[in-house]
Amino acid sequence: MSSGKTTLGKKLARSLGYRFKDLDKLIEQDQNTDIPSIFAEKGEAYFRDVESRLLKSIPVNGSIVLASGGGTPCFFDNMEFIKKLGISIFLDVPAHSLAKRIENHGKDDRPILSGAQSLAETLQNKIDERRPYYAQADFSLHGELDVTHLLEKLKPLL
Ligand SMILES: Nc1ncnc2c1ncn2[C@@H]1O[C@H](COP(=O)(O)OP(=O)(O)OP(=O)(O)O)[C@@H](O)[C@H]1O
Ligand SMILES: O=C(O)C1=C[C@@H](O)[C@@H](O)[C@H](O)C1
Ligand SMILES: [Mg+2]
Repeated sequence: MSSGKTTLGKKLARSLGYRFKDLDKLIEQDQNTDIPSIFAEKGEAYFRDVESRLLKSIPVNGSIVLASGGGTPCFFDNMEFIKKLGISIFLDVPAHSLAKRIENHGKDDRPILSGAQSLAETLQNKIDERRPYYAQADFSLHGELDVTHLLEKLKPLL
C-alpha cells in the first residue's frame, strides 16, 4: 500500500537487467478489469484466489523483479512460495507516511482501505496484523529513504 514497491522494483529491475512484473497489474489483465471492481463484484475471497494462482505462475529464478500486492504474503502459502521464488524484500514504511502518500495520490483505489475513518489508524492495524508475514522476507528496508539510497542499500545484498 504505497510502500514504494513499484517505484523501487522498476529501478531495481533496470539496474539488474531483469524484467519487472507487478502482480496487481497481472491480476487486472487476467480479469480484464480493475481491482476495485473485482472486490466489488466478486469479493475479496475470489480476488485472493486469483492473486495466489497468478503469483504461482511466476517462474522461479526467472530474472524477474516482482512487486507483489500489499496483502499477497498474508494469504494461503503465498509467503512460502515467495521465499522459493527468490530474494524477498519488505519495504517497511510507518503508517503515518503511508497515509500521507495515499492522501497525496488522492484516488480511492484500495478496497481494503475505502471508507476508513482514520487512514493512519487503519493502516497501522493492517501493518500490525500483517507484520508476522512481512517479517519473513529475506530483507527489511526502511522504505522512507529516497529510492536512490534504497537501491544502494539493496545492491550489495543481492
Ligand atoms: N522511497 C520513496 N520515498 C518517498 N516516496 C516514495 C518512495 N517510493 C515511492 N514513493 C511515492 O509513494 C507513492 C507510492 O509509490 P508506489 O506506487 O511505488 O508504491 P506501491 O507500493 O507500488 O503502491 P501500491 O500499493 O499502490 O502498488 C508514489 O506517489 C511514489 O512517488
Ligand atoms: O493490501 C492489500 O490487501 C491490497 C493491496 C493492493 O496492492 C491490491 O493487491 C489490493 O488492493 C489489496
Ligand atoms: Mg504498485
